[in-house]
Amino acid sequence: MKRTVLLVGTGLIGCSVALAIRQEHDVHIIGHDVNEEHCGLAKSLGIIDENEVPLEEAAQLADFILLAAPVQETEALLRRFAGCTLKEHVIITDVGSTKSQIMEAAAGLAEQGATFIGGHPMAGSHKTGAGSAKAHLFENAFYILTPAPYTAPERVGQLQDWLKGTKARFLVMDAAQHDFLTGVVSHFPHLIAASLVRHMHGYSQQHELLTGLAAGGFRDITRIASSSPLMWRDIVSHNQGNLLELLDDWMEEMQEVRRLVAEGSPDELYGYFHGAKQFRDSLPIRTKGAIPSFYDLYVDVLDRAGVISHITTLLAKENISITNIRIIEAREDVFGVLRLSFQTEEDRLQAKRCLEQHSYETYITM
Ligand SMILES: NC(=O)C1=CN([C@@H]2O[C@H](COP(=O)(O)OP(=O)(O)OC[C@H]3O[C@@H](n4cnc5c(N)ncnc54)[C@H](O)[C@@H]3O)[C@@H](O)[C@H]2O)C=CC1
Ligand SMILES: O=C(O)C(=O)Cc1ccc(O)cc1
Repeated sequence: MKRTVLLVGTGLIGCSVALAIRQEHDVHIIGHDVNEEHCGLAKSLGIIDENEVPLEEAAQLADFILLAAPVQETEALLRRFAGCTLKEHVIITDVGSTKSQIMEAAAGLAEQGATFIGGHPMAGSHKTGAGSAKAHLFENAFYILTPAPYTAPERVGQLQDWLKGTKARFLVMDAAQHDFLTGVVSHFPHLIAASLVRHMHGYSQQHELLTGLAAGGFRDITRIASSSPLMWRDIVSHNQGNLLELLDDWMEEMQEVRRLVAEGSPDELYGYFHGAKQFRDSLPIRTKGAIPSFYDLYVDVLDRAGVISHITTLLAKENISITNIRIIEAREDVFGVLRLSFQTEEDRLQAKRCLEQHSYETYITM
């Protein structure tokens, strides 16, 4: 029997999750967005089925509610839902990048017997909107769930069942731990990326060549600074405490960097970079998460259209059969990532050698 899903916030993340839900469940999806054009686009793309049901009415009809607006808006929406009569078995979740304040805002819902479980799919893009949504956006990515301490484990299981089409890897933790960990790996780096861009911008006023010169590595390390300022404004204000501590640590780190530059020995400088390289190289590369995909090989590709036939021809010449081929959502501006799957480890290694001989950069995930 068709079940009803309410999607609030028909942007990149909400629509991607909605597409993944549709892959596994027979659902009628009602979309709602403060911006009618956004909702209209999601409808015309077939991501949602309806976009004109008033919010409170849709909430009452829903078996599953997914909140996918910026985090401050999600807080307000949760308070609004606390006044609605909801189905007894409904599960409400969100996709926000922060969790503590959202869990607090959901307390009112719990008081009326509804189940809210915080959610955060840990993958995305600097793009926004339904037009960039993809059912496989979260494949192999971590998807953090933050149930309240009193939420029954079966309800968490039901939520995972709703979200199984994402093919994400679920992790359950409390909201405070979530906000600390994502503060370190996501929110704080965003502050640094934005400040690096602004730093360079300042110099570019006097040195017009700078912007052209910044086209390579600088673009790579600052890619995330192109994400939605509104989304990040809200994330930073929600995770202020952790970010202030991280900034204090960072200032100390920069003092040490300054000392190294001013008076560090060559060995000390080498050690600084070497330590960073060793740790960075040990991180899983180019995976969205950590689920091993058997015999997959990732290849950086510059020109997606022409390059695929080149790669398949090279492998065919060596009699290496590919069982699956897929372009993964590019996480950089310039490169795409091609995922090739093989039947055996030998095939994968042979393909890796072959492609590297032809100057392709390849990666095997951890
Ligand atoms: N963009 C990313 O890479 C990731 C974002 N997130 C989280 O996902 C959420 C949504 O972000 P995106 O989909 O990237 O943004 P988006 O800009 O593509 O979509 C957000 C949508 O929410 C709508 N909206 C704003 N206020 C609303 C309200 N009060 N009621 C209904 N709709 C409202 C907007 O009009 C827009 O269509 C944010 O909370 C963000 O923290 C989580 C993981 C990754
Ligand atoms: O674009 C990227 O690399 C991201 O890291 C996107 C992203 C943004 C916000 C999140 O809460 C999670 C992921």
